[in-house]
Amino acid sequence: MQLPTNVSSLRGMIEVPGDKSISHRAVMLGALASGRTVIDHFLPGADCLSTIDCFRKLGVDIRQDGTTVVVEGAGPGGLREPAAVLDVGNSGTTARLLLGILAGQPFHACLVGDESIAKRPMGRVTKPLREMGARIDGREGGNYTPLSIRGGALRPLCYTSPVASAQVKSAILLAGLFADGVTSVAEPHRSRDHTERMVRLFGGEVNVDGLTVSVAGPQRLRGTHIYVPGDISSAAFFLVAGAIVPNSEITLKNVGLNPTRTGIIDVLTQMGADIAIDNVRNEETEPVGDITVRTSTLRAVEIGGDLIPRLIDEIPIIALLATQAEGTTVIKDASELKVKETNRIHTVVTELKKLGADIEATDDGMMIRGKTPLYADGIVVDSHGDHRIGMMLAVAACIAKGTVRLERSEAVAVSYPAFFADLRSLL
Ligand SMILES: O=C(O)C1=C[C@@H](OP(=O)(O)O)[C@@H](O)[C@H](O)C1
Ligand SMILES: C=C(OP(=O)(O)O)C(=O)O
Repeated sequence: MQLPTNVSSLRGMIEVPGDKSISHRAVMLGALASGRTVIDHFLPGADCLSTIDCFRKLGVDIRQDGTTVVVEGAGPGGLREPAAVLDVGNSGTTARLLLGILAGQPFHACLVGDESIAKRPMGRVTKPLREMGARIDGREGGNYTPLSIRGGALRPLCYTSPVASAQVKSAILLAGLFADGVTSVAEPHRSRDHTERMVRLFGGEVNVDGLTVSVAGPQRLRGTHIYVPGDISSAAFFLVAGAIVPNSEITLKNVGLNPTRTGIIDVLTQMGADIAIDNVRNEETEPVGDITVRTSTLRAVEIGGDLIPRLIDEIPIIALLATQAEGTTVIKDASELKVKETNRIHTVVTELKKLGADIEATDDGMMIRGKTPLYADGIVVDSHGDHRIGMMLAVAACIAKGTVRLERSEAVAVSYPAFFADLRSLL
């Protein structure tokens, strides 16, 4: 796809699609609950559609019409042994959270995904789920897909996770809903807490004590109504576009502002960006607001420590932002980037270098020197099949002179099917 380049301004308003993490969880908890769950502003991206497909194969009646989803909850003991393989597509969240739920079911299931999923470590969830009593086999001792699992009769577990990962935490807590007794997960830094908030919304109980989260099982959940806030990880591409494209002003409506996700706003603020948040309110259990960003003069920052889990998926677009900030931006403590849809340290550095960025990979992150003009004379960039790399490159092209083509642009449909249409609406 030919990308817009040398853009003179981006102006207008966008309502970004529903949050991917929350959309997955709404379907999953809705499937486990007793009674009907209605989900509004659901993200109909490929990853969340994979979650719906897996739960339909587990016997759950789910109707999806655009951004509205109605789940007829299966209730306790209501999921059925699937006759077909469960295909999680490109979605790590589906794979890991689903394994947690399957660990609590007294039947057999097989789980596969695409080429990218086959490279992503599953041992981080299969190991603790085995400790709880699930029988799991798979490639390389159960560290990679394809996996097969037979669950049921779980023991509770007190688990200390070596990584700050909401997928690990959620998989264990979801399994804990089926175990007899208290299951807890401690993590080195706080990861996104959508599972905790949503279990409560479904009438369950979750305790949070510092960095330890626990659930007492077994628990019964009741179907509910959920409005999914706009995804701050999708908004991030336009927050950065608004800050780095000349003469720009972009307003993003109804964006989720859960503090475990707002690291991108902290970074933009520290860099000196012209950004304002209005109309903050609570939608059920998640805070939501409108964000306006204008073209800004930016300075470099250091990003690491407990900020990393709060912006982990935004690091590709933050790397682009840093190319337009005065000074050297250092991103550290971010080794987790190596096990995402692609090795995002490698793909970000390779692709931004093609456009003239002064960027280098480090062991656990990257270093970016700015401010550097980007050029794109007939250059071909590649998403590598990674949605966030594709969207970052489309924003990079906006400030590049020349022409640039994006290979594998269709990857954006994983989290933001209307991304290119929304970008063009601001031109
Ligand atoms: O729980 C979730 O919904 C997610 C958690 C994060 O992954 P990790 O748990 O692997 O950090 C994030 O990168 C992913 O996009 C979604
Ligand atoms: C890492 C991501 O998702 P997942 O782990 O669900 O594939 C992402 O959306 O950037």
